[in-house]
Amino acid sequence: MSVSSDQQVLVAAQGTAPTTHTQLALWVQEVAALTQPDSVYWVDGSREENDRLAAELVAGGTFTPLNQELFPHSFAAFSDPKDVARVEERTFICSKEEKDAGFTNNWMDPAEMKAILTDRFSGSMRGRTMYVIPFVMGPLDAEEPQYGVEITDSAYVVVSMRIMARIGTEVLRKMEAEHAFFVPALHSVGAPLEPGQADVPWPCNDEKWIVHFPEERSIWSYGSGYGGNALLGKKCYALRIASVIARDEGWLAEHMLLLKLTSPEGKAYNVAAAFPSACGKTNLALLTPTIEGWKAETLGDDINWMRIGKEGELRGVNPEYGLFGVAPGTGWSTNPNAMRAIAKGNSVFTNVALTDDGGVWWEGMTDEVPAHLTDWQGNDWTPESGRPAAHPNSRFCTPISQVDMLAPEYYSPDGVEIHAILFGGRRKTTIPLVAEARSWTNGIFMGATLSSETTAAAAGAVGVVRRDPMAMLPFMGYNAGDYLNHWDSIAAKANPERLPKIFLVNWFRRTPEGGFAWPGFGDNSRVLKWAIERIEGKADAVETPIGFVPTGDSIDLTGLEDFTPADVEVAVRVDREEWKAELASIEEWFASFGEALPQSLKDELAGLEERLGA
Ligand SMILES: Nc1nc2c(ncn2[C@@H]2O[C@H](COP(=O)(O)OP(=O)(O)OP(=O)(O)O)[C@@H](O)[C@H]2O)c(=O)[nH]1
Ligand SMILES: O=C([O-])CC(=O)C(=O)O
Ligand SMILES: [Mn+2]
Repeated sequence: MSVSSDQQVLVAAQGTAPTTHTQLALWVQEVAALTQPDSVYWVDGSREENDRLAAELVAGGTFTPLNQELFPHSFAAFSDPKDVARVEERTFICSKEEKDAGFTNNWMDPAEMKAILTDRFSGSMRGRTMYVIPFVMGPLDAEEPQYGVEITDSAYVVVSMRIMARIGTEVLRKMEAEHAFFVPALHSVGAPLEPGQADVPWPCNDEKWIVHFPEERSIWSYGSGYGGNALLGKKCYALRIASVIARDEGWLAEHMLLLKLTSPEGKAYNVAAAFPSACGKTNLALLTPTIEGWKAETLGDDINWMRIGKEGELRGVNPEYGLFGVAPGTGWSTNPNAMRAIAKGNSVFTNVALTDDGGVWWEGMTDEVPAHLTDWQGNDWTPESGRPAAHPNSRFCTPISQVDMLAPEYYSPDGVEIHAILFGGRRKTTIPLVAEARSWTNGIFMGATLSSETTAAAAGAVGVVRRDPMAMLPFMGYNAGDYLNHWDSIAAKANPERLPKIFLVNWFRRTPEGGFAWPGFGDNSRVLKWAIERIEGKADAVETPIGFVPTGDSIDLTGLEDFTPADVEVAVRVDREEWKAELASIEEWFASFGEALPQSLKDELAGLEERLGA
């Protein structure tokens, strides 16, 4: 885009553009003209600025300061009860052609959508400050830093973005020096204030739009202030838009944690794992192994950008800077590493409960349940209340640097080589604790047919089984058939010797008695040990129609009381009748792709059918 010097002077005269990045200056000016904020503020990312915004949020009632001794520099926020999770039915991929969004995404013609959004954003920031947040996903010293700029009218978003991404002046200066492309990410809570009108603690709009323009690589988000709807670097950019960039450039943007494991012999393995929202990524990423001699280090807990390296190896980088973790179930017994990171402070908690001494609490944080709390909606709460004190999708937002077990390679712009990929979901039945894929392509089949019961991380019914390919169903920025073809094409670019081994896992299987078939959490290290020993060619396995599962005694149960090899066999059982029902559901799922389904996956399905004798 070229710009006349007159325009530049105009931009500078209005004081809205302390930047030499022409496109950015023009975009900011254009958005300010559309949304009509009271003022425009460029976020520098400093601690001082953060403290000032936090103080304003306290004064406005959005933030409740926590007891500094328990949670230094930390705050609790409580959202509008109608704005508590991602809204998938309001999320759109507005590619030029409908077929490029595919059957798994909502679509609207981009021009039509722009007209609607232009109307909604018109005057939407009246009475508010418009914040301009330069950010980069991944290290700033990456070969090609992936820049973005979020414009938002929410100070809560600014404070949260500072935790979740690298933001501020340093990013802006580098972006300017490189005349770099950035993803414009526009956000408004959609609650303009008339002169004299008092604000509410959590402004939002009942009408929500989470919209992506993949060809333009831009994002427009309206009406919600919560999580992935509003912190646009996360799901909107690092998954939906990045998946499109990745398709075009030959890499992968995936919904995966990244974990480094070191064996007692000192050999390091990096494991990437794709689980749907609220299905255990953050917990596995912060794992405390319960087996002697194994060390775990965190690389990432939600998003993994993978490229083929110089030697044909698959390498992964976590583009994020913080954790946005599900609070309930995160506790001193299940996830002490997360608890220690949180206890260092500098965190924002949303929709958790407050303790009487100014701390936070949620279901599962401690074994002992407090006698009295203030619940997430501000009501008195006691254990007899008969309702959860924290919202099921309440979250902690904490800098990843506070994780004691953070791997040094987290900071490496080249990332790490991936040695194993896990695909996992939340299934009460059918899916074994772990199964090793027969081959890379069979592993892609496991990913493509991944299924899970829905959770509170998205608005809508909870507990419904749905197919969630590679845990990306709500995050693919393009046609799902093209997405599977893209996965199918990766092997051709890689050194076949260096391709990771793929495993299907399920921590959530139930026994016929109804309890969890596997203790989970830190004990998942036992499953990871088996997977690594399979890579090393050491552990035993039984071949089943769906892949190789552990023999009862090939999983290390040392120190695990009351759990026997017979229990392992229950957890890994592949039941033919259950799998015949599963097969029917997979066939139905694959049929929805029509001709777009890669031949390799059709062949995999036929192979499974044959092995099941179906
Ligand atoms: N039974 C059992 N529950 C688990 C296990 N791992 C995690 N959970 C529970 O699953 C819920 C979600 O776990 P997280 O680790 O936060 O899930 P996530 O995949 O990071 O979720 P998002 O951040 O929404 O993407 C929490 O309530 C956990 O306590 C496990 O191994 N076994
Ligand atoms: O995006 C969010 O709001 C939270 C999250 O990590 C998910 O839902 O997977
Ligand atoms: Mn998580």
